[in-house]
Amino acid sequence: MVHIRWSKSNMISSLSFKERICAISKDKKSSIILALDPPYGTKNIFDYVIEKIESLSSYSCAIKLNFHVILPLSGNELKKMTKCAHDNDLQVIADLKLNDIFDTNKVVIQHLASMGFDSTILNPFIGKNSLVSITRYAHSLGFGIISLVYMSHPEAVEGYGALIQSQSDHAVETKFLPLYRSFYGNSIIAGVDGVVIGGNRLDIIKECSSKGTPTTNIPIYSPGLITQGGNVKDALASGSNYLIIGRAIIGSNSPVTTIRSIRDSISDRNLYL
Ligand SMILES: O=C(O)c1cc(=O)[nH]c(=O)n1[C@@H]1O[C@H](COP(=O)(O)O)[C@@H](O)[C@H]1O
Repeated sequence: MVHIRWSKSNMISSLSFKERICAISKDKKSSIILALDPPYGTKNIFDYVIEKIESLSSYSCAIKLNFHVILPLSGNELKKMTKCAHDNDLQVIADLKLNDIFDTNKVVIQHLASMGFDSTILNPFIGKNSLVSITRYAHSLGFGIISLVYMSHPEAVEGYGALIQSQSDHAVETKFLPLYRSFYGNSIIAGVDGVVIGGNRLDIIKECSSKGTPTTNIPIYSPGLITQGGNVKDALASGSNYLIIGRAIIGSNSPVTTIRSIRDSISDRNLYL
């Protein structure tokens, strides 16, 4: 089978990040995003990541690089790494959970884009107008924004599940809504490229995936699978579109066998269109 090449050099520049990752995912028949998180103390992180990209790229549509990689490596090494990912038909997501004022977020995105990253995860805690502005700015560079709507760890309920007073409620009676619902609503308004919802939060995935209409529907990116207890098939059945998986694959005895068997076990599922 001939794969479409998605390297930056021949990428159709008019495609957004959302369209690029969707096209790659359909082409490779995989919605797996590899979280390449080498444990602290890993020798030669650059070679480690390059080896994982080259051996696992056929079964994944993107890689996600976290502080595990971004902190210890130089800009030049990161540039070579994103080039290697693009040469292997992978999009590259920076997992910085960005959460700052517009001007600071803008500089971070400029640096990430110049190093070849395709998108970043960002915290919608910055507020609706800031989310709208930073998404518009990122899109002007062909860069994607993935908004963190509900995390996968057990204490996420304390923040993302906390009740806040409804901003738009003019009724006499005070109404409250959970923070994640406001985050999701603001993410739709901003037109982000995706939202992160823990793959072990099936009720929240179902709620958000059913809210979208064909024009507003935002792909759901789900971490928290296998190692953190989430079930891949249940997450997909509930409405997740992309599966962020790290340790269950890269920490296994045979990462290639593991990723292939996960990919094959879900190959009958519809990918996000
Ligand atoms: O934003 C994320 O990617 C993220 C959000 C979240 O709610 N939970 C979560 O685990 N993550 C990240 O997703 C990856 C999950 O890795 P594994 O638990 O090894 O599959 C890690 O890089 C986490 O930092």
